[in-house]
This record gives sequence, C-alpha cells and structure tokens, in this order.
Amino acid sequence: MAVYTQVSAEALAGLLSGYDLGDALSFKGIAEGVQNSNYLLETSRGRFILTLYEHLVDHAALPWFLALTTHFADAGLPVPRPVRDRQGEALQTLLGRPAAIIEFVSGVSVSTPTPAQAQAAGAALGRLHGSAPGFGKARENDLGQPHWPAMAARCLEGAAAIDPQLPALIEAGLRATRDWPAGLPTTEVHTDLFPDNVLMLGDTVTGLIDFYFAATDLVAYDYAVTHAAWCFSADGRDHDPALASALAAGHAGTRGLSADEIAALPQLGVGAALRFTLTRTHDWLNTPADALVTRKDPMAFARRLAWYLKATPNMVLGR
Ligand SMILES: Nc1ncnc2c1ncn2[C@@H]1O[C@H](COP(=O)(O)OP(=O)(O)OP(=O)(O)O)[C@@H](O)[C@H]1O
Ligand SMILES: N[C@@H](CCO)C(=O)O
Repeated sequence: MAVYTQVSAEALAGLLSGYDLGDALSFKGIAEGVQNSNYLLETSRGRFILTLYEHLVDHAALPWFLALTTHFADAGLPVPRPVRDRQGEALQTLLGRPAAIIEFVSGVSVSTPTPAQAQAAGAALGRLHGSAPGFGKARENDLGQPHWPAMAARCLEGAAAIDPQLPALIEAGLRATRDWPAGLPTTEVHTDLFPDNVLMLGDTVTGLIDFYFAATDLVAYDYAVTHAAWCFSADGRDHDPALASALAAGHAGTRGLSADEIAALPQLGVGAALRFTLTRTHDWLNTPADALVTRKDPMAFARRLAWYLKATPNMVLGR
C-alpha cells in the first residue's frame, strides 16, 4: 500500500487547472512504495505520477529534491522530470500536503538483477556522479556517518529482541566507522539506489527514482550503498562477485573510482550496511507487526555489515 491520502476527482481537477496538461483521463493509486502517496495519472497530454509527500519525507528539502532531479533530467540522465505549472512551479499543495506531478517513465524494477542489469545500474550511477557537481547546492545527509551513534542509541536496546547477534553487529559497525575517510570527493548523491529505485526495460535503465534521501556525501559511499543493495542475496548471506564486478565495470565506464576511493570501499560498505541496519531496526521496533506496511529485515543488512568487516577492496569490486 502507498495511498495514504485519497485524492477526489474534484481535488485533482483543481490541481490540473494550474497546468497545461489537459484533463484527467484516468487516475489510479499505486500500491508500491511506503514513503508517499503515489497515483498514476493519465491526461490528454500523457502519463504522469502524482506524488503527495507524507510525513516520512523531509518537507523542507522538497524544493531541493525537485531542483536536483530537474538538474539530472536537464543533463540528459534517465531521471523523471518534475512538471512545472503555468507559474513555473513544480511543488504544489494538495489536500494540505506538498505534492508534485512527475513525468511517467516506462520500466519495471527488478528484484533479482542479472550482471547485465547491475552493469547498467553502475553506468547510470556513474553518470549521476559525473553530473551532480554542476548542481552546486549542498544538503546535509541527516542519515550520514555523523548521525549513526545517535541513531544506534535510539534502537540498540530493542535490537536483541530482533536477533541476539544484532546489537554486537551494530556496535562493531559503529567502531569500524568512527574514523571516517577524509578528503575523498563529495557531491550530491542518491544514497538509496536499491533495485526498486531503478526502472528498467530489459537491460536498459529507463528511470532512476526516489531521490528523497539524496544529499551531499562521499561519492564512494554512494557507490558502497549501491553495492550493498545490488550485490548480495536478499537475506544478505551471500555476496555475488559477478554482480559486483558488473556494477564496478558499469561505473568505471562513466565515472569510476580513484585508488583512494577503492581503498576505502570496505569501510564505506560497513557504513552503508550500518545505515540500513539502523533505519530498519528503528522501523522494526516502531512499526506494529500487523501494520499494512511490511517491515524490512534488519538482519539482511547486519549480515552484509559482517561481510564488509572482513572484505578487501578487490572483494567489493568482485575481483
Ligand atoms: N516517474 C515514474 N514513472 C513511472 N513509475 C513511477 C515513477 N515514480 C514512481 N513510480 C512507481 O511508483 C512506485 C512507488 O514509487 P516510489 O518508490 O518513489 O515510492 P515511495 O513511497 O515514494 O518510496 P519508497 O520506495 O521509499 O517507499 C515505484 O515502484 C514505481 O513503480
Ligand atoms: N531502501 C531502504 C529503505 C529506504 O531507506 C531499505 O531497503 O531499507
């Protein structure tokens, strides 16, 4: 489920009256996603996504997110463009919530990527990393390394009830990321490029979506997040070197990592795995078991964390 806010035909018509998009021909809620309410909208001018931003997204940063995705679309990347109304505004208010109409892109997100798909994702990620420095407006990553000790403090106590090994893995992750690499390149990065945020047709990336955790952070950290998301079995028990080397080859073709960035990958991977272990642990402890939203297993990322603690840079690159 992800339709928290029901939009009536009248409210939709009111919104569309500010745009040059014609009249609505069809309008349906989209089940996927958990953060926002998303609708598929078809008008006489084409297909669009209407998103109403719920409380899980940082509302103050919405103008920044929409400007960033517009920047990537302008640069020719496969990032759906926010549509502006007649006043030139992309950000709207609908039923008391911030809202935006975004171009629709065809494609589906894969749940078990092939090496060819991982390579295409790596290439798209490298293009993002290459284009982002032209944006020029920074945003702090509020789920980044400086925040992990406080995030851990909020959920360590309950973590043992999820799995007896979870607290020790979180502590090990905190120790291993206390001294964080300094001096590596930073830019605006996605920080959440999981397969479900990459729309594909076959082996071609058609859309990079869900930039609502984007922030200014280490390029190589963003690479590590993507490696963590794409290159393991779903339960985090098995690393797949073929996926890892395909992701690396794709990225190398469009941006690539320096020797210093490569050397830091195992530690950055610990950090990436810790970030998702912490947010999943927090959500697990704070979402009722019978809620409509499915809770994501923190151990799937705690196991990845254990893998990165013992990994070499070459292992992360699938060599
Ligand atoms: N621009 C787009 N074009 C086509 N489909 C889209 C587009 N944006 C989103 N979708 C579809 O809507 C679904 C939900 O979108 P999204 O993943 O952004 O949801 P969310 O609730 O904002 O975030 P989360 O995935 O973090 O829960 C996607 O899985 C995708 O199928
Ligand atoms: N992609 C994240 C959710 C959004 O941060 C996860 O799978 O835990």
